[in-house]
Amino acid sequence: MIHQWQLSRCFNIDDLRKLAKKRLPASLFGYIDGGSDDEYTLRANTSAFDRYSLMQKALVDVSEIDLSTTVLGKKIDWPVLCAPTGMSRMFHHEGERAVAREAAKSGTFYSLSTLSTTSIEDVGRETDGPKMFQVYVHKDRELSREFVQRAKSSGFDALCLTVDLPAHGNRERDLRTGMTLPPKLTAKSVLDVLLHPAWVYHYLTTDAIELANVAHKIREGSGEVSNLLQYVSKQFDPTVCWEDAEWMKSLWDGPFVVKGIMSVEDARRAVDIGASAIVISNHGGRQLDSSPATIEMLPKIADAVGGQIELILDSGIRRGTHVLKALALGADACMIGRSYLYGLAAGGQPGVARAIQLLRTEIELDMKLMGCRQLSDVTADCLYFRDQ
Ligand SMILES: Cc1cc2nc3c(=O)[nH]c(=O)nc-3n(C[C@H](O)[C@H](O)[C@H](O)COP(=O)(O)O)c2cc1C
Ligand SMILES: CC(C)CC(=O)C(=O)O
Repeated sequence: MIHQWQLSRCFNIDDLRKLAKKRLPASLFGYIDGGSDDEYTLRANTSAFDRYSLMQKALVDVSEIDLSTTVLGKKIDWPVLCAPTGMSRMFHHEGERAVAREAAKSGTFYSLSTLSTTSIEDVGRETDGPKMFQVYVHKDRELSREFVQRAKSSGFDALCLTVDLPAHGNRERDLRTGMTLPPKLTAKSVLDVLLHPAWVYHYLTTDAIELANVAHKIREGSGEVSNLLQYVSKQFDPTVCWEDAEWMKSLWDGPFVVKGIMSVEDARRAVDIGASAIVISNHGGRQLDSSPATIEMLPKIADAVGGQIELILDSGIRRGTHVLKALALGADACMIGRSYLYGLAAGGQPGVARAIQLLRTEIELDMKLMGCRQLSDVTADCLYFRDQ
């Protein structure tokens, strides 16, 4: 009851972020919220949207607004997908299931991370909505092949290869808080956790939280995990290159997505290997700091490969206007990561529902105010570029 009331007092994603900050131990909030190095790219991702203004067209009948579009062969009800994010059950005990259910309810894609805390099979059973599995290639290639097979058998519609994590970004907030799975016990972290009794209660009374898709390897001892950073450096394969992307695509019959593209050259290579879509992404500013904001790279990439491959943009989206600016610059759809994670941490499934509702309502209202009835009306003419 109190949660519902608090969620109803959240009027935008930033309000959900503030509530999430209260609900979570600092190390977990910092893991969601933080970026790499000086967090320049983290900030730039959102602030770069301010360089574009939206134009309003007067006297258009906007009594009916259609937000639907088709992405990866599926009709979706609004142009925003839920991005893959690791370890969701650490932020709320219902984790991936809660997000997958709400994505399906809102008529969009859910993406499950390799490093999820709910298994591929459980998410497959949980939702009939459109879903994509995201792969990180492990040194153990049989494991990667196994992931693809499991995603196929569990009814996933698309496969997404993330290519911007050849090494773990330097996330100093996590180094300072000692963010680990399971949490590291220090006097500070114990105090932090104790100040969040509701989180502790759920943590202790639900099933063990583990990296569900690789847990069997960890139990066998071949996937040793002491903390995430070490896991990534020991298990992920830094030799992965375009030939491996082709190999990965050859294992999958359906739509194949390359996530983490930030240049025209790489976008062209994704077209060459026959990918269905790219996600223009800098991993939400969590990897290479000083990478440009994704919205800055979109026009060049759209000019070069728009129409040959679907363009999905993520990183920094917190407002409906951000989505509309991306669509006007040539994106086919957007993805959100933190926006729904703040909702999840703030209030579980109802919190995710609130995040989705807020963004979707903003997009619809903004389209009315712009005089756009459908997404195809959102074109470059809707933009005014301010060179600051
Ligand atoms: C807590 C967290 C965990 C993430 N885990 C993954 C992951 O496992 N795989 C992946 O491809 N991207 C991962 N990402 C990146 C997101 O998919 C997405 O690119 C990013 O969140 C977009 O930026 P935004 O959070 O500003 O929307 C993660 C992001 C966050 C915030
Ligand atoms: C364990 C990480 C590699 C998951 C991830 O992609 C992230 O935290 O951004």
